[in-house]
Order: sequence, then C-alpha cells, then structure tokens
Amino acid sequence: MFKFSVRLIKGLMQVTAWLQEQPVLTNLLYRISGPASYLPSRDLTVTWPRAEEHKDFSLPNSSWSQSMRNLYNKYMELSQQGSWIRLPSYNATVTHFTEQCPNSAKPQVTTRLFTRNLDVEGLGFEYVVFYNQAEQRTVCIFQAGPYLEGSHGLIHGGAIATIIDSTAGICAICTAGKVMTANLNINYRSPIVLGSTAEVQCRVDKIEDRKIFLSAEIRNVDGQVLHTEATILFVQV
Ligand SMILES: CCCCCCCC(=O)SCCNC(=O)CCNC(=O)[C@H](O)C(C)(C)COP(=O)(O)OP(=O)(O)OC[C@H]1O[C@@H](n2cnc3c(N)ncnc32)[C@H](O)[C@@H]1OP(=O)(O)O
Repeated sequence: MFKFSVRLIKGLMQVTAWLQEQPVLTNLLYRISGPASYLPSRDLTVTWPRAEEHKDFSLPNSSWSQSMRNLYNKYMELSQQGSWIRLPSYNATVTHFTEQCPNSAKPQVTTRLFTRNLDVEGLGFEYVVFYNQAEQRTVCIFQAGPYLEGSHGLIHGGAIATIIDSTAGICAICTAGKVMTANLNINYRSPIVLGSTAEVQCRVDKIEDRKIFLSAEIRNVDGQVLHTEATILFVQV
C-alpha cells in the first residue's frame, strides 16, 4: 500500500511537471485569469516608483554620448516648431496607459517594461522616441549599452528587434490606439557597435481596417550607414 502511494504521488508529480511545460496550459491560464495570476507566485524583486515619483527615462542622463545628445537637441528644436513631440517613457507599461489604472497613485504592478528594466543608466536600452502626428512617423534615438551584446562588441539581433518593435509599436499606438504586433520582418544589413548612437526611423505605410502596416530603418548618426530594415504589422485589439 505504501509503495503504491509513493508511485501514485510520483506519477502525479510527473503529470503536473509535464502540464506546466505545455504552452497550451500557460496560454489558457493567461486567457482565463489575465496576466496577474500568470506571474510566478514567488516574490519578485521588482520595485516601482509611486506616481508622483515616476522617472521619465526619455530625458538625457550622464550615460548619453555627445552624438546622442546632439540628435536629442535636434529633435527637441523641431518639437518647439510643432512638428514633433517627445514622448515620455516610464518603466512600467501601466504608467503609460493610465486610463487602465484608475488607482494610478499606487499602481499594482509587479512588472517592468522590458526596455526599461535596468536600474543603472547606460547598461541597457537608452532611447528617446519622438512622434510626428501629421506624418504618422516616429523616430527613436538609441544607444545600446554593454548588457545588450550579441557577437563580441556588437548589439544582439534580438535587442535590435526589440527597439524596432517598440518604436513601431509606439507609432502604431499613437496613430491607431491599442494594437499588438502580428508580424515583424527584419533584414540585418550591417552590425551596430555597442555604445554607438543609432537612429530608428519608422512610419505608417498604410492602414487597412484593423491592420496597420509600418516600415522602419536603423541608420547611424549621419544617416550614411544602413544597419537594419524592417516591416511590421500591428493589429488593433
Ligand atoms: C510602450 C511600448 C510599446 C511596445 C509595443 C510592443 C508590442 C508587442 O510586442 S506585442 C507582443 C507580441 N505580439 C503578440 O504577442 C501578439 C500575439 N498575436 C495575437 O494576439 C493575435 O494573433 C493578434 C491580436 C495579432 C491578431 O488576432 P485577432 O485580433 O484575432 O485578428 P485576426 O482576426 O486573426 O486577424 C485580423 C487581420 O490581421 C491579419 N493577421 C493577423 N495576424 C497576422 C500575421 N501574423 N501576419 C499577417 N497577417 C496577420 C489577418 O489575416 C486578418 O486580416 P484580414 O482582416 O484581412 O482577414
């Protein structure tokens, strides 16, 4: 009887472990319960600022290179003329979409925006996004820190995809409201050296019903070197 119980418990544990590995289960949990219960139950070492203390990460900090600052100043001047606006950037998505969080004084979040998840300035994604409403364009001035390495001394292709997805996502959100990335197609033309400044240019090409088609390019500071080209499809949700 004892042996049978042990075997039964072991069997149950194996079934549970197998179930936890199945994407269909996590997907189902996510759909049924929403993201909060999908998070791991252990304590997360994530902190977030109170509403009155929200740090705007799109403002220059001491890690920014001179070329990063020069481009920032260029678009700030254009902003004063009215064509572009600088978009503030916080480290939690809930802070961006305050209408989803009525109790915004103390957002109940245990998550961080992927691109803003490091506390030390200059190690990860340093960037600022400007939006041009009339032209349905965004530009992102981007400096990749040493924690974004792929090949030796160069930015990881996934980090490049992330900054494109973010710049295009912001463009699509500003233009069409709530959207999800449905397709992201990238051609990596030349590598980007860690620490260098790059400019991500993104525009809405067309809108068909719920589909927003965008294209993006990453170039170096003077625009002479093409690093990356991409097309992105967002679907309104
Ligand atoms: C502030 C920082 C901003 C950062 C932004 C970052 C945004 C993200 O990274 S989102 C995360 C990654 N994306 C996801 O996880 C999305 C997962 N996918 C989904 O949830 C769904 O498939 C979703 C919402 C994209 C589309 O689903 P649904 O709303 O049911 O649309 P659906 O009816 O299937 O399709 C609508 C149209 O889009 C088309 N479509 C949908 N997916 C695709 C695709 N992958 N490729 C091409 N076309 C597609 C369909 O063919 C259909 O076209 P038509 O109307 O002409 O027939």
